[in-house]
Amino acid sequence: MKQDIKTYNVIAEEGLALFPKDQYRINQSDKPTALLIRSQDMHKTYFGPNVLAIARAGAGVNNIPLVQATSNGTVVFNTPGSNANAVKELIITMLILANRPVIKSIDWAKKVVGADVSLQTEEGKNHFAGTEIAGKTLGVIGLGSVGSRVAQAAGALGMKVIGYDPYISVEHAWQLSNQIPRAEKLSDLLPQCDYLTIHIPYTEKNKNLITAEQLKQMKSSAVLLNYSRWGIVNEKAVVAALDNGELQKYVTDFSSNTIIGHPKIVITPHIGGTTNEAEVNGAKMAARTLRKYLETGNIINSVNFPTIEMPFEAPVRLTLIHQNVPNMVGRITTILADEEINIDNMINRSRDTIAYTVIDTGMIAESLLKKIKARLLQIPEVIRVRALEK
Ligand SMILES: NC(=O)C1=CN([C@@H]2O[C@H](COP(=O)(O)OP(=O)(O)OC[C@H]3O[C@@H](n4cnc5c(N)ncnc54)[C@H](O)[C@@H]3O)[C@@H](O)[C@H]2O)C=CC1
Ligand SMILES: O=C(O)C(=O)COP(=O)(O)O
Repeated sequence: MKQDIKTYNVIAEEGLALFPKDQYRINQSDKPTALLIRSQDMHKTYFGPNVLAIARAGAGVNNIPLVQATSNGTVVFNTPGSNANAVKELIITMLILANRPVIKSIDWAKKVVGADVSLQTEEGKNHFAGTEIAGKTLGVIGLGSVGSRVAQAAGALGMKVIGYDPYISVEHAWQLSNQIPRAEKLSDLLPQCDYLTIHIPYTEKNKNLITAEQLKQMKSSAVLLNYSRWGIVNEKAVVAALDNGELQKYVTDFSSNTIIGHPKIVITPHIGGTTNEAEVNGAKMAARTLRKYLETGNIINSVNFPTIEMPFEAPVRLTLIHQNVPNMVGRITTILADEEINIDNMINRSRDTIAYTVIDTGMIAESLLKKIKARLLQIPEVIRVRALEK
């Protein structure tokens, strides 16, 4: 039977093309097996417990109710790094635009006409003097896929870069040049920055990370960039700091009625990851991750389930999502032993409250498989059982 994938937002065709037509149908059913989305607000979009997986083509997953998904047994994936270069390039652009009136000068140049156009432009250009980013200090909060790339690129352009990420992964730490010092505390970083850019996920903990208290520690000439998420920076505090001359400029990808029209605020319409390359990368990664999970039960790049990669070589694979409580493996294997099923291979991993068990076996007749699934589902802590045949 074909599996139904439902998409939300613009998903690149190159990604959708990775779902073979003889196995998958795209956007043809209201009861999909899996969803492929970008920024769709899943807090406000109904998805039932029958949805096996949600793949977010992109980084941020604050648009997905993760607690609900996890308790339903819905695996949520993202596509780490798929759009990081796109964000990096936009940040470099905005760092330059913040103190170089390029856009105003282009608008002005369009209006300069006449026989003496070159004379007029030469005379008028003095109104469009800017400052350079080389030699200035850039603080980077969050040294993950985006932040580490921004730090490297800004360093290559001659900026003095200081990073701050108490939770940096080993992989990203390796990618960072040892020329880039790291601040121990946010309060050590803030007073040093001419520019401060934020690249962290929106979580309860990161909400209002930058508010009046932090803004007061910054230079009044500093420029603050927020291409992470609305809510990480307290907008009311930013507007007050700008109005009181305590901050020079706020540049963000997230518009809101609190900031629209403010003369010291520059807003782009959430285009950090909006390049052809990033959209294709994200859609392809999401499609591959989804197919891997749906076809083999293996999990990579999940934000709510453990990673499991066990080669699918046996004729039958049982996958069980269950609560992370003692003696689950014992109870599961007792049922299999009771039905005289020999286990070829098995793996069990947990993440917070949830656990995932994958069991490979020899051939099992259809009727017995049905019976085993039903028995496994009778264990109260078991949320979902799938039987995959090779
Ligand atoms: N404007 C746009 O279109 C885009 C926005 N984003 C946003 O940027 C965020 C980061 O993206 P990636 O770099 O790809 O994610 P990532 O997961 O690779 O990196 C996030 C980094 O932030 C660090 N971190 C978390 N909390 C922190 C804190 N309080 N202080 C300092 N560091 C902290 C983590 O340790 C991690 O290294 C996403 O979660 C998303 O919200 C990402 C891509 C596009
Ligand atoms: O990847 C992210 O976190 C982004 O913010 C990009 O969002 P988008 O896929 O462009 O709606």
